[in-house]
Amino acid sequence: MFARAAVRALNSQPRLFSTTAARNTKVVVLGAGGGIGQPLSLLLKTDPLVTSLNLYDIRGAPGVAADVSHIDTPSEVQGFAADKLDEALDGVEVVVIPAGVPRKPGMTRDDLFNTNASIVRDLASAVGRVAPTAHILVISNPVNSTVPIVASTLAKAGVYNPARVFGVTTLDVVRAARFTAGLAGVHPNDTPVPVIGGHSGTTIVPLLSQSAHGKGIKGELYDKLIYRIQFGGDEVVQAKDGAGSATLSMAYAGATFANALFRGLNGEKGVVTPTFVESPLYKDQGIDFFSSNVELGVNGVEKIHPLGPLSAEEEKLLAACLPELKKNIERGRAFVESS
Ligand SMILES: NC(=O)C1=CN([C@@H]2O[C@H](COP(=O)(O)OP(=O)(O)OC[C@H]3O[C@@H](n4cnc5c(N)ncnc54)[C@H](O)[C@@H]3O)[C@@H](O)[C@H]2O)C=CC1
Ligand SMILES: O=C([O-])CC(=O)C(=O)O
Repeated sequence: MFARAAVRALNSQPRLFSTTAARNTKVVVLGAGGGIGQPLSLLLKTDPLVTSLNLYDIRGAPGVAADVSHIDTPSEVQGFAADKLDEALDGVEVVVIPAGVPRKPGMTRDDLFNTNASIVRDLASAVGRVAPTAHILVISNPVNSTVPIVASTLAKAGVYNPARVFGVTTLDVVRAARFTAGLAGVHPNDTPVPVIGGHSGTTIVPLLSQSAHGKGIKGELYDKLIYRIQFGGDEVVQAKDGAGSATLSMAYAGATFANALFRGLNGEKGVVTPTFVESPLYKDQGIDFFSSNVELGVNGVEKIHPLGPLSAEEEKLLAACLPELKKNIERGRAFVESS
């Protein structure tokens, strides 16, 4: 069904579904009935590295599970109703969280905080209790705050391991490759662009200078491309006109990141992709979470790569990113502290 690319080297564009060997992975999707949850569950059902797929939502998951379970791949699918969260989490190794409300036109991701913070905190608390060693992939927005919420919630429960909590920023990487390829007239596979920082507006920092086809894009074209990558989410929110935000491209991005993690857990070497994790890169400025190229391995985060050389424009983008990111992280932390 999907092109299976060879093992990817550093800085190459991650693809659905690169794999080298079979492995048993038990996965749960929390929020599986939603706009992202449904197509993401479909894609995970077709991932050869997933053997068991649990689908949970406060509404609709058993129906989605019955539907997806008919797909003729080997994995076993089970649906769980609202009161069956602990059962859904039992024995899972990877937890993917797209639960929460999406934006409407005129809203920022930060405007989702009041609703999504408690949803994510409560789900993280259940993961900490039932599946404390699971890897957690956070999709729910605002990612810049929900990842610190998950980390602080697990820390409060005494089970936080920074190597196992990931904010999924892959959609920024997917957009950067797609938009750059369009401008350069080449295949997106040949235009990987590292995207660092966070996942909202100006906290999204694409490093076009590190992309073979991106580095030649200058002037007004450069400014427009950066804006489009940073505000790609708004483009979809406006086009959907009140019906939500990116779901299908996000499901693709979520499944792509999940597959990269499964491959790392499987012992594959050289699986490197940007993700928002606890990071030493800007800790000296009080910024504990940051997205950058991360090598994924048997323990989750294996190595956080240095950023590499930045252009003068990228230094400016980063300077605009850091204070906003710091504020978003602090908001997430403070929420758990006061809970
Ligand atoms: N990280 C990223 O790049 C992206 C993140 N998102 C975010 O993903 C989230 C979900 O978006 P959509 O799927 O479009 O929204 P949606 O409203 O279609 O689906 C959300 C689902 O979460 C469920 N849910 C709510 N509370 C829950 C709980 N306590 N436990 C389990 N399930 C619960 C709902 O019943 C619903 O089925 C939003 O916060 C959105 O902003 C969206 C696109 C990209
Ligand atoms: O824009 C939104 O609200 C959803 C999202 O995170 C994205 O599409 O990147």
